[in-house]
Amino acid sequence: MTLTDEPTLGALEERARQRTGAFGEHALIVCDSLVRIYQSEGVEVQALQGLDLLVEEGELVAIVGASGSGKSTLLSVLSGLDVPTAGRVRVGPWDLMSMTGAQRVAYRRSMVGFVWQQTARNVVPYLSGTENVAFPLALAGVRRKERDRRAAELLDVLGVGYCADRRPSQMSGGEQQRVAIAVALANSPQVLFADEPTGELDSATSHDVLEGLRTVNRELGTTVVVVTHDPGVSEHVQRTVAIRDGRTSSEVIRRTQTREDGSEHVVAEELAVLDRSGRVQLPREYRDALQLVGRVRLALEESHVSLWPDRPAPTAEPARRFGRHSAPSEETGR
Ligand SMILES: Nc1ncnc2c1ncn2[C@@H]1O[C@H](COP(=O)(O)OP(=O)(O)OP(=O)(O)O)[C@@H](O)[C@H]1O
Repeated sequence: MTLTDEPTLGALEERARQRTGAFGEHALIVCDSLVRIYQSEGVEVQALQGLDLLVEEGELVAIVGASGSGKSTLLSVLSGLDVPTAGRVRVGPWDLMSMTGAQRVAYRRSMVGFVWQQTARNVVPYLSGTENVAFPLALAGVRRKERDRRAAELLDVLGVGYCADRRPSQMSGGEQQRVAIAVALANSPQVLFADEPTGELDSATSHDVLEGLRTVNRELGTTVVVVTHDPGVSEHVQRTVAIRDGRTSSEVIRRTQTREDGSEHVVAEELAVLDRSGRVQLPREYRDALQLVGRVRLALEESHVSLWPDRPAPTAEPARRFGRHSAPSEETGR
């Protein structure tokens, strides 16, 4: 390459700007390097540490992670209740960083629906199933006949049509949560957020609620993001995103594959997430097994990248070694 082929600084800057603009351009939900810092009694807690997440329209995504990993913080941001400290967050046409108070109310009424862990927060105790679903429609000015039609339709989709005339106290926890999903969908939001919707339920009832979310996604086309501790969730969704230390760390993708004899089977594959800065979180068991602490060696091979402890390197000479640029063990970012 001659000197004249070198891109100018201006050209490099322009390229970087274009790349930023393109991130998640076609996604319905875009979280770009989200940071949320809480100040509590003079102590700083970084709940989100540069989190990247894209959700396409029509997806059903579960977000899992240990307690304190940042799941609820992320959901508060996406539901318009909280504003991140830095980064970019967009849901459909709504830029959640710069919305006014009035826009925030409109966003929460028209674009998104919510199901919370506590059933009492989702349904009104003295209203029947039908009345609960019809309530947000009445607030939106929908006429009685249409309200009842829509309530009956949604309760049927969720498999709880028989709860139409029952009050929440006459329903099981799982039935209440499925009615709650119907309530959240009354105003036809594009996205449904569910925060630990099975947190107070046993495993059999949890199954019904997660299947309810799946039915809504498949039959109504609603994009669903569910935050959960429930280990059984990945069986019900196509994509499970794990959050660790305020960042997306790995994803399990489930695909249906067809065998040679034409029969179908589901294959689940776990992938590490490489974020926009080139960071990958190494699972603790990998770090422990090879005692990866502090610095590691990286090498670019023909088809993959090798990583090993900052001790004498393996005998085979890799194609291109980065040992001189040792990276921190938590993140292989460069
Ligand atoms: N209002 C707040 N003030 C100070 N720190 C907070 C606040 N909210 C959350 N945090 C801290 O931010 C981090 C992430 O919390 P968050 O509630 O998002 O985690 P989580 O993954 O939802 O946990 P859990 O599964 O237990 O609900 C934690 O360390 C938590 O203590």
